[in-house]
Amino acid sequence: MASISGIYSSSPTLNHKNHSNPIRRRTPLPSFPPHPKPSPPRSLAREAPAQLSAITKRVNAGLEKDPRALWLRYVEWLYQHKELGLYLDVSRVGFSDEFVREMEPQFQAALRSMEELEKGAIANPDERRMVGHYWLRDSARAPNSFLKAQIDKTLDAISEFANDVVSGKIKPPSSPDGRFTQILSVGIGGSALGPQFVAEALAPDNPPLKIRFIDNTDPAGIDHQIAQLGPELASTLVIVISKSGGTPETRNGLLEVQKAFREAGLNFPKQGVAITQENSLLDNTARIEGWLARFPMFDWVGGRTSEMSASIDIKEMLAGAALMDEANRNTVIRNNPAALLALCWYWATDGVGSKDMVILPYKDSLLLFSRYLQQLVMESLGKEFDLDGNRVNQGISVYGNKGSTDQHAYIQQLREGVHNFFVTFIEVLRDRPPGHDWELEPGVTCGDYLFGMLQGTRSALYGNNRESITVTVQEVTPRSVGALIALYERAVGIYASLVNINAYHQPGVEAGKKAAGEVLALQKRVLAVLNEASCKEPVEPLTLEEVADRCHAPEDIEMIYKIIAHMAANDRALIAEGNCGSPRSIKVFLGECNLDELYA
Ligand SMILES: O=P(O)(O)OC[C@H]1O[C@H](O)[C@H](O)[C@@H](O)[C@@H]1O
Repeated sequence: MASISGIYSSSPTLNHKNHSNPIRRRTPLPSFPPHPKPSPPRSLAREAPAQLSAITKRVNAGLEKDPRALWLRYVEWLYQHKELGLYLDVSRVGFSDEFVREMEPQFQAALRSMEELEKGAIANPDERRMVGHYWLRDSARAPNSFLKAQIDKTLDAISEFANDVVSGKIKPPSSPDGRFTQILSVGIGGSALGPQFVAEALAPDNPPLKIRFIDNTDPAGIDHQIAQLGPELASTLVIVISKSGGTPETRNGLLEVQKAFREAGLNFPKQGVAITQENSLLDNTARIEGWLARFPMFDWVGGRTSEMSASIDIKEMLAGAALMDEANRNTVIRNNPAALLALCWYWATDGVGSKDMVILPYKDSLLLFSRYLQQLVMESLGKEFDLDGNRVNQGISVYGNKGSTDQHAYIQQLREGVHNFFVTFIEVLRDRPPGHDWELEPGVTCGDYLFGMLQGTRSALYGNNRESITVTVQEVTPRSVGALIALYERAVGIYASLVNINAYHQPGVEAGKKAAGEVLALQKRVLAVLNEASCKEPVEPLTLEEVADRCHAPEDIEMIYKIIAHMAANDRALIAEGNCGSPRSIKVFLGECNLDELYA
């Protein structure tokens, strides 16, 4: 108890005793933030004098620390969406009215580009693609009737399929009780994070089908998921999700699952569902093999904004997202929650990502929201070049788990340590379903503690000049989760326009994928060289230098060493003599010679 009351009283900003005359104390404000900001980068100074002056003024701006003035600021800026029961509080972010005025033209331009995007403009110029995730929740906004029909048809088909699976109309072929009991979702990135977040947030305590995920190419992780299913593999619906239909991690997951089906004597196609673009590799495989169902993903929906393409209770989520989208079309910044968020991000990070975004949901079921936002924000905003080709190295880092758990982990640093972040609290007003609450001490419930922790942390951080935003929802429901996703999707879009980058492609991810492909190609060459030497009489063990020379890749010797060490650790018919800690001592050959391959 002592520590709880400590938190309540730790905020100088809310403790009237600290201020002799709170109402009149309007000017002698400590500057907020207290340290001078680093100068904006040169390109910004050169290209946007208005922004520069806003940032300079911001350095000198003080935020009201007087509790009454703070309350007025809270009331003045509080955004409420009545129908969604959603609130956005930006009062603990220190932007000045002048900053908002100076940003106004940029915001109007950003809102106009969002309008164009919704009308079907090529908003992803590098990939020459439209960006249509907003149409998924309001198909009437799709730019033509063909796209509208595609969206409506898919939504109906998914709903019907989900109902038939849950009701038992669609059955697994060899399950004893005749119903699907588990879902195994195979996918990565945007094809995993959204479903994971939504499942964690919305699944009831005893769902008709339990869901588990394979979202990596880690064989031990895949084995673990399959082992946990045990005999229930026979009643598992396997949903393979990949927009491109060619992502190697997802393909590997599928191949591993298919192997497990074969070993259990089960017929995979009767339990397999593919969610992918029409005519992708995955789609074609599913069609040829006659999988149970196939649902389309659309070219104009990016992976990280595809959460609304397939999900249980999708209609309510879509309704929440559609309401939020509507609010986000408002051209008055303070009445547009996504614009308000983007404004806070711009202010807090100087429009150059100088601070990290810490997401703290005070609700266990929202644990994965920060992980979901990590992809949405960092993959969208983390760009080397702006739309005019200038090198800008943009982005905002995102991390966070959940409150109050994080109170016992890293909040110490947030309050007192390096000041390189701003916080977003996600508050859920309803603690428990009605009728289940009880007071664990007089007048106080378990949920009151959680509430106290959130408010206390917000005040304690603010008391030390750490800015925060608070998003409040009444309950975690499909509707509010849909609204939260839509709020952040749009804020990312607006922010991207403000800083003039393409939020809808991910060229940086491709570099790593290409490099991974090159490593695997090199491994094949290494194996061919070793096979040739191992087919000699007597067998010719090779040093790493010799392997590298014969692969015509002397510059890749370090990678060859790593490939050999990895294969040796995994009992791969490869014999390495010497000590892995002294790479020069290693001599390597294969335990068996493959003549077919040698003469292929
Ligand atoms: O859905 P897929 O095509 O399999 O893509 C899965 C993921 O692949 C890449 O890593 C992209 O950067 C992500 O944006 C995408 O979500």
